[in-house]
Amino acid sequence: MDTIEVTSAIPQSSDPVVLVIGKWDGFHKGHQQLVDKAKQLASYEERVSVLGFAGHSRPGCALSSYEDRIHAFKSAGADRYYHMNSSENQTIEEVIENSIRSLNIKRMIISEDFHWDETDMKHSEAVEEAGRKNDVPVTVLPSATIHGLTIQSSTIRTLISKGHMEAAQSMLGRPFEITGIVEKGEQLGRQLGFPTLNMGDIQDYVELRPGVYLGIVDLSDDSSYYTLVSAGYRPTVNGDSYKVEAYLLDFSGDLYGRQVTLKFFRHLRDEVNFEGLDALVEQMKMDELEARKILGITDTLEKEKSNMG
Ligand SMILES: Cc1cc2nc3c(=O)[nH]c(=O)nc-3n(C[C@H](O)[C@H](O)[C@H](O)COP(=O)(O)O)c2cc1C
Ligand SMILES: Nc1ncnc2c1ncn2[C@@H]1O[C@H](COP(=O)(O)OP(=O)(O)O)[C@@H](O)[C@H]1O
Repeated sequence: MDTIEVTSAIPQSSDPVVLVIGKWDGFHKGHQQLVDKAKQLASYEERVSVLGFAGHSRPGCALSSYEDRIHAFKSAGADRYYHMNSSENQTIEEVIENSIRSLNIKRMIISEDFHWDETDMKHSEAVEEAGRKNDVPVTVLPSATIHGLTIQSSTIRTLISKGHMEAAQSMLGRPFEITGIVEKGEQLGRQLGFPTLNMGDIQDYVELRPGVYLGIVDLSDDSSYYTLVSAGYRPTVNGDSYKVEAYLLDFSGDLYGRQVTLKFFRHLRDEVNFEGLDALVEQMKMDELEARKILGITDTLEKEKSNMG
């Protein structure tokens, strides 16, 4: 898949394309349906191109990074991604007119609940109108729903900020995940018997409800480990900022500087301000027991050891 960074005008291209338009934060099930529809409607010679925009979600509130998006489009089978870097001061009408001038668009696809800005306007109608004026057919897909609820990035952000990870997962079609680089912390974790990798470079992602989560960590060498995650402010150790840390079960090794992806399955409990480190450690041990019970790995290691012996 090609990625084209658009700083001013979209570069001219005569390739026939089906253009899918969206904001794409999180690439949830509704987004997947849009790209699937484009693939279904594109004829053999037409390419599926995705148009997306930077700067439309508030910093620190995103479900996905730029790299996550590219990865999602690639997996979904898109041929090209146009990433518009400076569209904030344009109207959706201008964006569409410019795209039609630069590209050989055979069809446009958009969700009925596409919102260009914070207003309640149905901007899919503006895209339909631009299509009519320029003889480009427009397919407007009804919003995807679950349990009667519209699947929207803003709803998923709210679910995550309240710790409803299973509901978020049902809308995303996969667990919520963040990718970052392991950075150094105060190195207290190992003294407590619970080393925790600290996720760096995650400032763009939405903050989770402060608490302890069950998840999985994918390491950059393709191995994965179940993990307990602490996301929050660590009041017990007078933490001063939001941090995401992961204690990998049954793992030892040096992960500093490595890129890792953390997938969140379930919120286990809220963050507590313990009176001291002993109480924190006691609770961490209980968290680990609970995690092992949920995962069914209470005695896996013991069994493996006895098999080897
Ligand atoms: C399973 C688990 C549960 C945790 N629960 C809490 C908590 O309830 N309250 C809190 O202040 N910190 C909690 N933490 C964060 C610890 O305070 C933090 O991991 C510890 O200070 C070590 O930090 P370091 O990795 O920077 O050395 C938890 C961490 C883990 C791994
Ligand atoms: N089971 C494990 N889970 C997480 N990190 C581990 C584990 N075993 C070893 N480590 C290593 O230890 C580091 C975390 O130890 P910790 O004492 O909490 O230091 P820091 O405060 O710098 O994160 C991780 O970054 C990783 O390199």
